[in-house]
Amino acid sequence: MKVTTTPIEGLLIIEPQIFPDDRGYFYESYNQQKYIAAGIDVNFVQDNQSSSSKGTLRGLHAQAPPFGQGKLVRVTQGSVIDVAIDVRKGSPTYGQHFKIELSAKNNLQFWIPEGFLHGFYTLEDDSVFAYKITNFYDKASEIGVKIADPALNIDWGFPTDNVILSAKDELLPDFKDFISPY
Ligand SMILES: Cc1cn([C@H]2C[C@H](O)[C@@H](COP(=O)(O)OP(=O)(O)O[C@H]3O[C@H](C)C(=O)[C@H](O)[C@H]3O)O2)c(=O)[nH]c1=O
Repeated sequence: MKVTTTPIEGLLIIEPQIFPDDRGYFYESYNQQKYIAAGIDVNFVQDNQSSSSKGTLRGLHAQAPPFGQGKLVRVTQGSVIDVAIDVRKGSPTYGQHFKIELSAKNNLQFWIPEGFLHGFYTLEDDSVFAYKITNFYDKASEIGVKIADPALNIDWGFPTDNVILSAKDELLPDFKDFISPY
């Protein structure tokens, strides 16, 4: 497997080793020993999965400490543009983001440590998003920011005025009003 750093410290891109054969393919989607060696030395306690139609925006979300979550995310069907925003107080890249296309075709995984807001936009119908997290869901600890906030300078590559958003995400604050707990 190949692990690549990003311009934002802590964010990692993992490209698993694929074993194709005349039946199809095989790859290890997680291996504790290999991921610890790659610097992802965490204890995953929960796996999540969501499916979304094309043009859906989920996020930008996080959980406040002590329920902060590291996330190892991937797409098992379809494709998404995935975004992580650094909200670690004192970080030289505070407020900056990194975006990456994750798809069932590229098999890429994206490691997002605690201290980041996370969200994604789906490029195809029935895009399935599967991820491992390092802390249990705690509804009371949920925090977030309006994913299409222009102040985040995220070039989504599409107009953000006609996307599918949950009622909860519609009500998220702008980034200027966000106070990071990290
Ligand atoms: C996250 C979560 C949700 N739920 C329940 C709560 C709601 O009844 C329902 C949908 O939850 P929500 O609308 O928060 O789902 P997403 O908008 O996909 O939220 C996720 O979206 C972004 C991309 C993230 O990074 C987070 O993992 C997470 O916040 O599932 C659970 O039961 N357990 C959970 O861990």
